Amino acid sequence: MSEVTEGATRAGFVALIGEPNAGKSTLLNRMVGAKVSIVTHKVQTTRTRIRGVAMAGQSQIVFVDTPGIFRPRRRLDRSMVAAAWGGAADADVIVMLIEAHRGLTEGSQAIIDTLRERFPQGARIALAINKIDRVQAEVLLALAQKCNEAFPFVETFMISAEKGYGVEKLRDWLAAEVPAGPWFYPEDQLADLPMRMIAAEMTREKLTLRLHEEIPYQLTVETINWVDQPDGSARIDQVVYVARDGHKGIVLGAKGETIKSVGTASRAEISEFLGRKVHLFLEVKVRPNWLEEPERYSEMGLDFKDGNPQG
Ligand SMILES: Nc1nc2c(ncn2[C@@H]2O[C@H](COP(=O)(O)OP(=O)(O)OP(=O)(O)O)[C@@H](O)[C@H]2O)c(=O)[nH]1
Repeated sequence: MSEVTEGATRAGFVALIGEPNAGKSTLLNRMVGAKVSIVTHKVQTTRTRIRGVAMAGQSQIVFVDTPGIFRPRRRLDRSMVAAAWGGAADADVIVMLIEAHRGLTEGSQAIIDTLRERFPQGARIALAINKIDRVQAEVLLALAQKCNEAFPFVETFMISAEKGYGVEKLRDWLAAEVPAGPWFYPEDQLADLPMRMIAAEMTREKLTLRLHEEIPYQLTVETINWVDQPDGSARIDQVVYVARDGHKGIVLGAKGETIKSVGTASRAEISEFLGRKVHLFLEVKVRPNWLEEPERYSEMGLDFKDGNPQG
């Protein structure tokens, strides 16, 4: 299947999709484990699109957010759906969850219809029938067959995210399925990753508040350095990336006042979150084509072409 020699690393993005309540968060938490889970209340209410990172052998599996894929009934819902599908379109592997006891519902069928539209060549999409603890085995087999008639899933897993049944098998499959390549996050940063991202998200939030959407979608913040000091404080260096030269001036503000007040507000919030003193250093850099760069995946936010999904 691959030309990779033993011991080579793999890394890729995985999107968990499914109706609300299908068990996506439960599954994510089980695969990622508390240590590198970044599912916090704070982050969930923002645009952060990375939900967590799981290590399995030599593979790094980065879970991207799909905040509830469902049929847009109201106009307001459309941006949420777009965001969800954006995550899915950029993923290397998609896992669709359905609930064993509910079967192939109208909602799941609608997701399958969209999958067929968006991924006509049947990309790497697997099916995970979740909550198998709630049904009899015969029901499961019939359901698996029905789903596979509806869509050519590359693989079908029977799992219970809550009890842990089948989860390891799914994770190992994902680990083998993500492309060969270097990890997106160095292993020694993995434990810190949630905090690095939360801190970056806090700064991005302050920027958004102060800039009043003057620079929509094209701004990311990355924590590039985090050093715990002997006195218990933390030194945090962040870079604010903007897409155009003209944006740099806006972010800096007259005499650097905007970035200064952003830094002050963000430092206070990070410090409160951590419960210790923080020294925050912000730098603004122009990176014209970051939206198109593959390396953008390693950034916070994971925006897709002005927020529109591709695929
Ligand atoms: N019996 C059973 N319940 C489960 C299982 N997995 C998840 N649940 C329950 O299903 C409910 C929904 O799970 P979530 O993980 O929040 O579902 P979700 O897909 O993330 O939901 P949204 O965030 O609304 O999209 C919770 O009450 C879970 O405890 C399972 O394997 N078996």
